[in-house]
Amino acid sequence: MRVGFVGWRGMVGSVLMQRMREENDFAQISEPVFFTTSNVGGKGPDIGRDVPALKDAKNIDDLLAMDAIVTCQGGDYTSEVFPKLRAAGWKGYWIDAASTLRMEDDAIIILDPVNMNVIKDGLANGVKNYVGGNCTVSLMLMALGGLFQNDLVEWVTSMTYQAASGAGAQNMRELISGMGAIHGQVADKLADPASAILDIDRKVSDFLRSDEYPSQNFGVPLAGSLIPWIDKDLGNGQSKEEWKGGVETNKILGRSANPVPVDGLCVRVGAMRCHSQALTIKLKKDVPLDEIEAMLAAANPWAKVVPNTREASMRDLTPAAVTGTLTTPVGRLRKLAMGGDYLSAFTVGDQLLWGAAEPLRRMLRILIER
Ligand SMILES: NC(=O)C1=CN([C@@H]2O[C@H](COP(=O)(O)OP(=O)(O)OC[C@H]3O[C@@H](n4cnc5c(N)ncnc54)[C@H](OP(=O)(O)O)[C@@H]3O)[C@@H](O)[C@H]2O)C=CC1
Ligand SMILES: N[C@@H](CC(=O)OP(=O)(O)O)C(=O)O
Repeated sequence: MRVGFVGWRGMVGSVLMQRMREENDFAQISEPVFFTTSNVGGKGPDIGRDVPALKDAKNIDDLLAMDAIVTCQGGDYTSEVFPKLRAAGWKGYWIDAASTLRMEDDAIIILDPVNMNVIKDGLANGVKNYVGGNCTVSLMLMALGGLFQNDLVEWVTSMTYQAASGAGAQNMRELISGMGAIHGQVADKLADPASAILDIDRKVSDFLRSDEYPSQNFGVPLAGSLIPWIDKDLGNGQSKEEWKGGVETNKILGRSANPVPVDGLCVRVGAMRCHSQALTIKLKKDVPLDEIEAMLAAANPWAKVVPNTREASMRDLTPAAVTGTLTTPVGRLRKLAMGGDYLSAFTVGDQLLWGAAEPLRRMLRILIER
């Protein structure tokens, strides 16, 4: 199989390459071909064997020769190149991290531990476009898969705590720069145990509101603060990230005709690459908590149930604990005061792994092993 890779050196692409090396995926690909938008003729990534020089990611003739193309290059690239490629008669498989094609009728949103049936139906019906889901949606479904599998969900509301990485590499750098700059403002006072905390706080607050705070990418401070809006303003009070929660969840589950309402507020916080979500779930019936825990744990190998204790939650249910891993722990499970059919949950997941690169890697593997 001749597989073209576009966007492999970006942040999502690098995580994809790392995971493919870890899982020895390249051994299954007879002809991997690497593309670039900036360095034609340059050297491809280290995949443990020689690869041809980098080809031009905008050259339709070169792309036409691929059986499958995996792209992490972003939505602008997809919008520019994909229609031209299809117009030129290309019949290969397009596997994409960008949101551009997600809601198209001829595209499937891939999250195989949750919707392998939808993917298999798509392959059987000749669907050629497979797109990774929004990170927040994919991570929620990895954690709550057991409830959806058992058709227990009447509605879900999610309050998110999304990491800087979702906005891109520059935003991650800006978060750390902000942290460092804040510290720099008060380092001398911190070193003095006798200094007054309200003086420290005042200096930090003044700095957060000043033009010196580094906020070119986010527009406002993230370190020492938060941002209660992610992605575009849809003009109806909802952000695009919040809209995706509903439409993508139902598309992934193959139930857009009979949707489960999913809605909430999406908030950016100062985590590096793990999105967290506090969920309120209205169940269709009052199911005992131990049965719910068993369903969640059985849904897939990555949904680890964390006991609802202070110690376990603080140890296992944080971005610091989860970052860089494939587990999507789910905890803080309890019935709420509203009644036995109201469940709370909290989940954390690495948005560059299950939220971006991993579903693409696994889709390629599904294609290769067909
Ligand atoms: N960030 C995220 O959380 C998620 C992103 N996505 C999708 O993936 C797309 C790519 O995102 P992301 O990986 O964050 O984007 P990046 O900006 O990290 O990479 C995109 C491209 O930028 C080019 N580039 C320019 N300068 C550099 C540099 N210094 N280092 C690396 N690459 C560079 C590379 O193209 P070239 O080699 O051709 O020059 C690269 O493929 C997004 O647009 C989005 O559609 C999807 C889910 C989550
Ligand atoms: N919007 C997400 C990241 C992302 O890339 O989402 P999407 O793949 O839906 O554009 C975030 O900011 O956390």
